[in-house]
Amino acid sequence: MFETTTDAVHPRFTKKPAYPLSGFKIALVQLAVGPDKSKNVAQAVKEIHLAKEKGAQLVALPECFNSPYGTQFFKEYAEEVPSGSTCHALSKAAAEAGVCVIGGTLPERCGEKLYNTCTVWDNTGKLLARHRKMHLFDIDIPNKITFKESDVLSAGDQITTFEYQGIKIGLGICYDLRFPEMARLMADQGCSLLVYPGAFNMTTGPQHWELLGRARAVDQQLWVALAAPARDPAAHYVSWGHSTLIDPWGAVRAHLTDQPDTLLADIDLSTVDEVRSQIPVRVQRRTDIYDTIQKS
Ligand SMILES: NC(=O)CCC(=O)C(=O)O
Repeated sequence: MFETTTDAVHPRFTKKPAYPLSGFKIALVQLAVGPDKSKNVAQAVKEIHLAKEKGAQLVALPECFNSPYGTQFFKEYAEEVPSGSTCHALSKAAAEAGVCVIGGTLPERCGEKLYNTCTVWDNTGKLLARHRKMHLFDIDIPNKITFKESDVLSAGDQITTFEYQGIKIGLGICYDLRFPEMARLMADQGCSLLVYPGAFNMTTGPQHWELLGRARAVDQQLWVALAAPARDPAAHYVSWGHSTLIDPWGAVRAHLTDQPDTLLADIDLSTVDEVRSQIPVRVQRRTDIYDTIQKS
């Protein structure tokens, strides 16, 4: 991977690290989600504390962690952000545990509209970011799965990145993972990690979940974390599970199966600069011929 050199110290290793933290421990909580909202939230709070006890500095929950995933459930489970009870519990858990929480997603009510929304809380319980799913999950695979989030949800219209302890992190929600332009724009904003709470299903999950995560990691040369709910074969929508952490080489560093569990792993931020300097595609783009631009 490195060119051989006779120098005692390769010039690359003399560079100052680009981040205040050279690394940190992430936890991806693969929750078992059921119809009892308060039980779902209480379980999430418990797992946030456990993850912190095991050394996590950043804890991510899955898509739709307080409600079953399905268009028939969103209205009933929806809450305002940040005044709703789920946000209150996440903020309190983040502050009490002293850890940054990427709060999966919850159905958000805003006036007449509903969104699929991710909230992020810093280690004092302050709301750091809110991402509304930009690409709604509308697909139709005959005899396999038909789903139409747009029947009840509105799409967000903002690319969302935030900074925590000097580390720039980008957010996407599940189906957002299929859109490389969005990941590219987040990488352009300086992200070294993209976190996608998601709930792929038993048709697309085995084929595309890891593949898309690895594709985004290799394309943008950054870390990608995918946090899913555990599988419940009796649920109306069956989650594929398999929460996964992928490094900037596109290698799967850790993954879960379909059972309730927490993935704990170290993220080494120096790998981002290392891969980007070794395979410098970011500066080799033919922007005289093509480009990816953010319109609003
Ligand atoms: N909740 C989702 O957006 C599911 C996305 C999915 O399963 C896919 O294949 O894409």
